[in-house]
Amino acid sequence: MPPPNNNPNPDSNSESKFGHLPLSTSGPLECALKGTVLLNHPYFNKGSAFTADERRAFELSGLLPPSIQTLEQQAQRAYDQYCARTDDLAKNTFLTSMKEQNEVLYFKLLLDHLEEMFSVVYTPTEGEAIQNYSRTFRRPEGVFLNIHDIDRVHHDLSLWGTPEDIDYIVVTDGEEILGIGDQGCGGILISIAKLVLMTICAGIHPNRVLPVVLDCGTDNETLLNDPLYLGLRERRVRGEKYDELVTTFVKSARELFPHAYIHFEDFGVQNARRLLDKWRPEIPCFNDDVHGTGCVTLAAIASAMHVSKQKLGDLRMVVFGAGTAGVGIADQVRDAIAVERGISKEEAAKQIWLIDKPGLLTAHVEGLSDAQKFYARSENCSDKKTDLLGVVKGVGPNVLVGTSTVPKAFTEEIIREMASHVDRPIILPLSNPTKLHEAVPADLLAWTDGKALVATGSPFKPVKGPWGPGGREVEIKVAECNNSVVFPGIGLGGVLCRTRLVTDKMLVEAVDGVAQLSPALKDSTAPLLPGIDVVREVSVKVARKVIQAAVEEGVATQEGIPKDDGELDAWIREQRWEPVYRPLKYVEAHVASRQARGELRVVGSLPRR
Ligand SMILES: NC(=O)C1=CN([C@@H]2O[C@H](COP(=O)(O)OP(=O)(O)OC[C@H]3O[C@@H](n4cnc5c(N)ncnc54)[C@H](O)[C@@H]3O)[C@@H](O)[C@H]2O)C=CC1
Ligand SMILES: CC(=O)C(=O)O
Ligand SMILES: [Mg+2]
Repeated sequence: MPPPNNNPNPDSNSESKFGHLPLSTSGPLECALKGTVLLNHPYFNKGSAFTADERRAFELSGLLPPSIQTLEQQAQRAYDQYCARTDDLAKNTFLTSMKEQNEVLYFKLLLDHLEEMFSVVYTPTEGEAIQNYSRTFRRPEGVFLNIHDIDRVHHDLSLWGTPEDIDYIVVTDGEEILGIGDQGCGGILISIAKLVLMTICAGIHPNRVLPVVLDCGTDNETLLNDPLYLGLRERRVRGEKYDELVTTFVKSARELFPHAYIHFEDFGVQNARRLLDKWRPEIPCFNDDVHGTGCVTLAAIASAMHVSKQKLGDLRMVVFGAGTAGVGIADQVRDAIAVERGISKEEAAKQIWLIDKPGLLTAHVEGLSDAQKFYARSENCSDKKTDLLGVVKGVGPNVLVGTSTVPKAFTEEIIREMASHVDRPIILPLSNPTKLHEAVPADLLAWTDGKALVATGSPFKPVKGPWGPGGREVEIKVAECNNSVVFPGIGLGGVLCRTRLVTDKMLVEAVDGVAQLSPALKDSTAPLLPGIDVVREVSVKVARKVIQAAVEEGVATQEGIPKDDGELDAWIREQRWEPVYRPLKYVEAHVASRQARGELRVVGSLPRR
């Protein structure tokens, strides 16, 4: 259990009506770097925006053209350069290099153009960047730990700061990245991307996070045969040694950074749930594909059922693709049904049908995980009935979720069959990236005469069709049902209250926070979930509800958390990091040990911080 947090941000001088804040982010920044070393440090660098005084104090005068510019002018220039790139991968690469040069400018640019750039720094373009990692690689970012150097894990992590320095860690083993499978060490980019979202969506300080990849080899033949592949060129190591690496990583991270919240991302189906179950009772950790996806999908279903005037208790849900995300969704929905109907989880699970490669999961299917067994149907179905069409015919579901990575699996026949049983079919093709969606919104709406209530894993453009009164053409905006709607707020809440654990109640409250902000609650034709335009407000609300639940459950260790909703919102907002240039104050390296470490990192070529 981490001790209560007293002074986690020694570089802060800010005053607040709330007294000392755990994540204060204003006031002068102490800096021990000068000259080209300073210009090459993405956290301190301001480029042409260094003031005249700073140019003198930090020996920059001869290193910069004389005109002093504002952050806004820099952002305009950067945006013009961004627009000059013709394809999304080139835009993604441009933004990556901007992040390596000047973090404030990078995040300012992203926040100024959030809706336009979200899909470039996240799914689907980030998936493409990950697939090309070893080909487009220029500079390393993040922590690379590998299965053959387990005895170095503690030391290599210790280079990244003092116990007070890190709030949030995203770790992957690269086995099941987005929907594009095993990407080996290129998985580091999903850890980085999720952390970028933590900053833009939730305001987590970009210099207080750690992206990590655990390189255990890869089973991806393309990578194994690629002479430029940067990771361990061998098949994945599994079993005891794999567990030893993960355990060493988690224990070292907790020992070195006792306040850090650990976010597991894109582990393979054999490990994701198993590791979560192992660590969740002990440390503040979260698996985004299980919890994040479960929470956002339940919020989408709740808002769709509001539109279709049904209750969660009426739900009959078929999940196609019973892997990490599919079972995570089933669990979240099952628990909510159990609470709403006052029944056991076993009873609630009877309203959910899981389908995987063998068809409907029944007690007769061999090799099911414990999590899948919970949903195994006892009936002995004939082969015919257990495929997706057969199950839809037999069950008449009102909710159909796709987490299978099988494109076009939701065929016209299946969707028309579903629509013949229910008035407003709720259809959520969630597989990423875009090309793996089980169906596209335009088809789903066309096949159901505009009746389907749809949300998708990656962003889609609005769909137009003759579904208004009297056949009038209407435009339907489709919500993005991606864990990115919810994990930033959950993480922000967990970090700010320095939670010891991430409890079920905290997740339930997070779902409620998102669902309450669904545009469809006020307008039945509006998207099922709040969009990217309001994501920062969603994160504040989710964080507030998560913190309140943590306090209620006795797992919050931060002192001085306001009780009143409004005060708590203000407390959360005040601690968000914003992309603004803070004045730099020079300090001798030996005087400021924290900055001395910053310098050491630069000298040692570590790219971040
Ligand atoms: N929208 C969102 O927020 C999220 C979307 N996802 C997406 O969901 C998909 C699955 O991700 P994970 O659950 O992490 O992967 P996973 O590998 O754990 O699960 C995929 C499951 O689909 C099953 N499957 C494959 N082919 C099938 C077929 N022909 N018929 C039935 N089942 C089949 C696999 O056996 C496996 O159990 C990915 O595309 C991922 O990008 C995952 C997490 C969040
Ligand atoms: C969104 C996400 O986490 C995934 O597709 O894996
Ligand atoms: Mg994921």
